[in-house]
Amino acid sequence: MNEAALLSVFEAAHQLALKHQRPVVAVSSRPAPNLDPLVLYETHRQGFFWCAHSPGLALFGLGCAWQIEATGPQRLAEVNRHWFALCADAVIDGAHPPLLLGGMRFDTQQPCAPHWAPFADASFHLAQWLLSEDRDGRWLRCQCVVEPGSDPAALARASVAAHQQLFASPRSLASHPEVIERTALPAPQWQAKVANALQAIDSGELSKVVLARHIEYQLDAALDSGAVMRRLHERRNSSHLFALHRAGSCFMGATPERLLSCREGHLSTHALAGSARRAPTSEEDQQVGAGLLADPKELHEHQLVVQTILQGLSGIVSDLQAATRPELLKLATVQHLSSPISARLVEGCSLLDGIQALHPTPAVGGLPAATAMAFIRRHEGFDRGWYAAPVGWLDARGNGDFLVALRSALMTPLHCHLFAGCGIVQGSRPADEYEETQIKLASMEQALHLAPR
Ligand SMILES: C=C(O[C@H]1C=CC=C(C(=O)O)[C@@H]1O)C(=O)O
Repeated sequence: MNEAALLSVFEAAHQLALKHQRPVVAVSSRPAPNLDPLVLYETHRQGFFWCAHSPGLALFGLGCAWQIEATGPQRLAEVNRHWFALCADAVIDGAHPPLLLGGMRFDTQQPCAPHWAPFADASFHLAQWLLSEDRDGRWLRCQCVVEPGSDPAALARASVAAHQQLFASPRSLASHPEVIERTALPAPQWQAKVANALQAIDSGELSKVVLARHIEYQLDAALDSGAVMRRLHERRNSSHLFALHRAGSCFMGATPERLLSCREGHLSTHALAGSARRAPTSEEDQQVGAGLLADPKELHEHQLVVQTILQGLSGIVSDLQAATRPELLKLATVQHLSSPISARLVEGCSLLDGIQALHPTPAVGGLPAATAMAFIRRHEGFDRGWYAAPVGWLDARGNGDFLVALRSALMTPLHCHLFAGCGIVQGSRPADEYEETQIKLASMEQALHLAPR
């Protein structure tokens, strides 16, 4: 990237910042055919990595040019306001608008566990350097926020210096970490929680609740998040990959669930609930899949999610359409029922309004939503943090994509936390639900290479 070209973009933004007396975003993009988002993430093990399909997009963001954090249940509305105010006078050199990356806590009312402390209620970054790869090729964006008191020349110099960092060689990490201790609620105790949920369902208090498990590994050295992501990428099947770093910790996952994506006002999502294992032979696997498609308990659990997504979106969209029957979504260790849903955003509404309307869907919370959230807070016994919450990106044109952060792990320097849950409805059996969490945990455990000593 050329310092003089950046300087002219930053100077134009500075003029606007002075005129309006507020910060202005500047972005400049160039083709970068020789850079690969996954290779850069493996090298740096920092920032933000993203690899989603349909539509296919990979991102790697390094450095933070601007941070938007917000707390409380209205955090998304605050992020939305802040972002679009920042982008109102954006100076865009090239075809690519500024793009914000981040995520949020599952539940702002749950007290925050110390290991989740670096992950705010909602936390989004404008990466200083952002590499994207999609059907239009690979593009590198330099993103910057210019304030009335900024020195555009100093900002251009700092951006060029940070650009050199992109090409730094990988830091070596200690060899493979050993597990010192694995802590998890024993199966009978977790199954007792499921039995408790079933009682609440029988009494009519709830019709569905998603209960999750938390497994904590204490390690003798840090995990290499780049190598873990490489392994997730090799076996990603129908999963979308993400990794976000905050203060020495990394939250990463390979999730099958998209919460909502928006392209030029067109929204797409799917209801995802109802699960079965993958079988070793294709014949047996087809039988398991056919059984899942015909299982009344799984179909009921799934249908509750379809109906709730349709209701949630109805106030902010037109042309709302859902598949009439679910299809199978096959992952490495598990297969799910999935029903595609599409709609158009109405004028004046944004993608984050859609996220606010949908989160938490009954695929991760339950029904009625508030009762299920209260049940989870009271009975689950750990802080979900960003697990099962939306993570994603949003650009200055209102396009964006958010996933539900399932099949995920939080890596702190000497600990690793894994999460997996399942929907409990009438007819659920505690032992089967436990088994389901085991197969959901398996892909992340395999990628982490965590084996007890
Ligand atoms: C809550 C999780 O999965 C959800 C998504 C798909 C299928 C689910 C199920 O069948 O129970 C869950 O609702 C998880 O993976 O931690």
